[in-house]
Amino acid sequence: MSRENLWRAPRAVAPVNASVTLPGSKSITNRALILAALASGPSTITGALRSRDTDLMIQGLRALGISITAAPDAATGTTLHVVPGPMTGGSIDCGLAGTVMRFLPPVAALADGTVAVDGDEQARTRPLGTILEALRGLGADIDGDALPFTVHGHAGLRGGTVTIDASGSSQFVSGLLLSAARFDKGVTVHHDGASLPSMPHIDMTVDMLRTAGVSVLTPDESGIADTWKVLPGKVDPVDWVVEPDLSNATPFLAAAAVTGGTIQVPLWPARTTQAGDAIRGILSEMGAQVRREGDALVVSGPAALRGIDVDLHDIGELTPTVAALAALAEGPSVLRGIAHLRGHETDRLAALATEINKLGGSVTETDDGLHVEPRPLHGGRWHSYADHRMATAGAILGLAVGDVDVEDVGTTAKTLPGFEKLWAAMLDESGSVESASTEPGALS
Ligand SMILES: O=C(O)C1=C[C@@H](OP(=O)(O)O)[C@@H](O)[C@H](O)C1
Ligand SMILES: C=C(OP(=O)(O)O)C(=O)O
Repeated sequence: MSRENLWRAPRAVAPVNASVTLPGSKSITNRALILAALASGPSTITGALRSRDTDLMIQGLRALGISITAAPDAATGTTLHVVPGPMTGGSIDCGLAGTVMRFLPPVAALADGTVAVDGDEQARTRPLGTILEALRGLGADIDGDALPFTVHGHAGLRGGTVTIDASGSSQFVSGLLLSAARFDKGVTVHHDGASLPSMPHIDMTVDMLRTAGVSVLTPDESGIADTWKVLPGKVDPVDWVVEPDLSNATPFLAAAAVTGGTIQVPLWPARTTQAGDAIRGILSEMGAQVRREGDALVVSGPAALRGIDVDLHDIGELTPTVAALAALAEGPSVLRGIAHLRGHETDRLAALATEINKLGGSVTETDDGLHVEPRPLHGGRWHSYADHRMATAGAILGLAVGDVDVEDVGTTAKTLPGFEKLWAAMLDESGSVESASTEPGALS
């Protein structure tokens, strides 16, 4: 790894106090794009996230013939205008985006033509066969079980009932539900397997489908466990307004937690299905003060963080932030319920254990999580494994430890382009950065 690709994570020499405004949610933006593409008329998406994952979704839908134009919006960043139309064949690049590789194949099955789908080399090992097999069971014509694969779209799909094991990713369920109103028979998806992760993300799918006028029955409503039903029908056009990305807010809130400072995140929604909202409870349990002031969430860090025993099954994408916090806590932590993280951008359990231990930590992988013992940490090189949340976890550790060189910090562009600038702006506003710590590579 060249010296140029290392980013010296700034060390905080004083508590970090700042207000940080986050761009839009990846999960909401990519769901809104799918629903807008399948709608019966034009939609807008205000406050849309522009990042690698959302741009790949935009390009993928454009390749199928959907018109998507972006207009800068002074208040919210970007407004997307989506005009649906007849869909044809094309080529789709999923990059490393779970939402693209699991949400687009059902849309491709509705196109009239051949759709070739590929992604990053590293994406080829992410779980995918489950949704392709499910689509075949619903009438789709698909060659392949992993990236790259080909969908032979026939301008429609029968739909019906399908049983899948979605314990590897909630996105298998979300992907089927998002397109299902456009299947002839809609869909009934039954999950049969070990427990289903990331339930708030499925709730987000259901919520957004309902906003678009789609009829959905959840397990609670139908009385059938682990079963979701979408009725066939129209998808209404919607003027979507995207919430800030609360999972991307977590490293910034962690900056307050690990330095005894105060971070404020404006426009924190009062009600949300975003998994990132759960950071409030986690930070409180670790000893931080968490409160609302107007529309903002405000977190003030304690003198010392407590360890935590937490089941992250529903909120797995917060694990890298929570592991970094745990490594800096004064007591041991147990993070559980997250075996499925081995199929995320990288094997996050292995990556976190390896990288924290390289800095002097004591992290042990378990079958379904991590045990973290407190240890004094030192600087060193932090590998990102092309995982945006590994890079931001390195930034959190670097704040408290110093001399942490994050390799490929640009990988944060997956969901938060310009992360380093936002991080630096937070520290500039606070005046708590150590200027001598900005040159990378001293320990490399
Ligand atoms: O549907 C979504 O937007 C997501 C669902 C979750 O995936 P898994 O269920 O695969 O963990 C989450 O981790 C991912 O970041 C986004
Ligand atoms: C797991 C994640 O992403 P993806 O949507 O690629 O699954 C994540 O962002 O933490």
